[in-house]
Amino acid sequence: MDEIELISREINGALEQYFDFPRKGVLYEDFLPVFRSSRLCKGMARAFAKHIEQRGLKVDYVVGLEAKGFLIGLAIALEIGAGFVPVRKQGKLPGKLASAPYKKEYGSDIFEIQIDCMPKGSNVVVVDDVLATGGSAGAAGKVVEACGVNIVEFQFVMEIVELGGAKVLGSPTFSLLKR
Ligand SMILES: O=P(O)(O)OC[C@H]1O[C@H](OP(=O)(O)OP(=O)(O)O)[C@H](O)[C@@H]1O
Ligand SMILES: Nc1ncnc2[nH]cnc12
Repeated sequence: MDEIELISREINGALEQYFDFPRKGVLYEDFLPVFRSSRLCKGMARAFAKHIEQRGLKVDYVVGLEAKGFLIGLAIALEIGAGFVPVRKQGKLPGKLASAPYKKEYGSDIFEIQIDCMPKGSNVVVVDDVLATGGSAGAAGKVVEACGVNIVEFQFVMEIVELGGAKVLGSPTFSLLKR
């Protein structure tokens, strides 16, 4: 078993499931136990770095989605020596912004980014904990592209395959785990 598969299995074992949270009918995957383990966090960042190396991706910036995507994205950015850029929920960022509304598995919101935060033509990966319907990542993709940069890949710790998110995204996707 390779390093990526090994850490994926360990992360899978650490996630905790909650039925009917935050809405009836949702099986919620709680990632917080992963963040409580420095070994799992380091292993997770190394697994993404290894994947990036294996695919030969050149990455100038890691874009992380609020909130858990900040934690995962910054860990990856530190591991690969790239910068980190946040996509935030509406009303948190100052300056000139790009915005996009979205619906996710259990709610809706608006994502924003500081539009001049990366040099045009930069290569970025967009990172989050979960890909479910793809609503969140799709909106993040729109605001990131409004910055004039290239999304080389969307990257997730877990993909909930039956919700079809990978089909709505316009760039390749990679997930450490599939449910
Ligand atoms: O593919 P989708 O259906 O759009 O769902 C995926 C999104 O749902 C969660 O967002 P949430 O706002 O709950 O995350 P947070 O707790 O990290 O803020 C998760 O972190 C993803 O961003
Ligand atoms: N089922 C789920 N568990 C955790 N995060 C999610 N984001 C969207 N759907 C989710």
